[in-house]
Amino acid sequence: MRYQSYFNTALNIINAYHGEMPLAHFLKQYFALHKKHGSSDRKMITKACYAYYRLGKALQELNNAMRLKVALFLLWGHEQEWQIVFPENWLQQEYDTLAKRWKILQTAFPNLQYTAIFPLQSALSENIHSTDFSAAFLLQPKVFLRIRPGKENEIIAILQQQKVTYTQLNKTCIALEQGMKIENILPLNKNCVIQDYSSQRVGELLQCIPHDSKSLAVWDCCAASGGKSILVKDTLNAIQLTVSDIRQSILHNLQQRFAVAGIKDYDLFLADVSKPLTPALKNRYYDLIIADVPCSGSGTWSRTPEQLYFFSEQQIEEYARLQQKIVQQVIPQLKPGGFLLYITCSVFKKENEEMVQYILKNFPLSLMKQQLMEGYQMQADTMYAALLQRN
Ligand SMILES: C[S@@+](CC[C@H](N)C(=O)[O-])C[C@H]1O[C@@H](n2cnc3c(N)ncnc32)[C@H](O)[C@@H]1O
Repeated sequence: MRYQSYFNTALNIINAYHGEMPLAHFLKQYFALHKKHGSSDRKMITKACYAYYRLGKALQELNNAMRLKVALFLLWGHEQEWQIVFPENWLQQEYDTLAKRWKILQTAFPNLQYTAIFPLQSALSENIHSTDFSAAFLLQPKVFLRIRPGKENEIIAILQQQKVTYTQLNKTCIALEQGMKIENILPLNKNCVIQDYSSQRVGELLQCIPHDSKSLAVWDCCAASGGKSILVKDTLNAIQLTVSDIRQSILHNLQQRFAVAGIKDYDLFLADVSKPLTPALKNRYYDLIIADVPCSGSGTWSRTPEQLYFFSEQQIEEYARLQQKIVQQVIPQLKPGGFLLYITCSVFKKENEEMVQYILKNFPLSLMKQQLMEGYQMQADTMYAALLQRN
């Protein structure tokens, strides 16, 4: 009966949640108010809620209770304990794999199609395989580590010593299972950083920038807590780094992270770069500007599937307008021959290829390389990056 009770609680939460804040915050508030749930209860209820949103926009014609059963059967039907909540007829054939459970449900609900999970197919960037991309929402993404230069042997030795289950994707990228507390095993930021596989692959575009002995002036204009800044430091090494963001709190996190990462000499300022820069900032010119712009985040929605469920198409346009404003302000700060690295974690062409077209049409820049990082193929985020050079 415990699992029936988890089901009922998850259903109450889903009925009360309307996407007003991240699901993780909503659950935290709920559990703070309902202290009777112990840690394993919280884990199971959370798992059920996330399963519901992983279905995205599929089967919205069902009531929430039936939709939650469908989601739980698909994602966790192989776990004996949940069987109490499923209709008998779903359990009459073999259902040990996701593919078998999908087939059983398709017989019951012919509208269940992978592309119904993510219906904005025509808005997707080129080369995204729509079925694979939609199907990936049913899998929990992995956590990825990037090993910092020269620390490879040390990190691998710790992982082996501590008997951590991991997959090594390349010399510096490690995939871990979701939910493991890696910060208890490895000192993060010093010798390795948590960074999604696709985000790490942005380094491939940085490699295209000629960097001999000359130190490059780099501005990470939407730096957040500095993930790309640490990557650029580790990739190009000799740089004079400037970081900025619109949020003070995130710059505070960046300062703490940089201190651990051993990054000392850098400039930092708070700025809304969608608005005209101050005269002092207008006097600064850079060899490389990293614009990891605010975006729909649609490439990361398998980590936050509630966003997939609540997102409306008109928001894409709003993000694209903000992105245009940001590039308008920062591009004039490029030195002649300088590079703009434009990055999103979006899967929408309006935020990706069409933004690059906008830049090429309106500014004296040439496209060096653009790349879609198809993280959905490997339980990672999907990202887009384009490297442009000022003529
Ligand atoms: C995608 S995140 C950057 C992630 C970061 N580069 C990293 O690798 O961890 C986008 C950042 O842009 C910031 N931002 C949003 N609007 C902005 C604006 N108008 N001016 C400057 N920063 C902005 C957000 O606060 C957020 O931290």
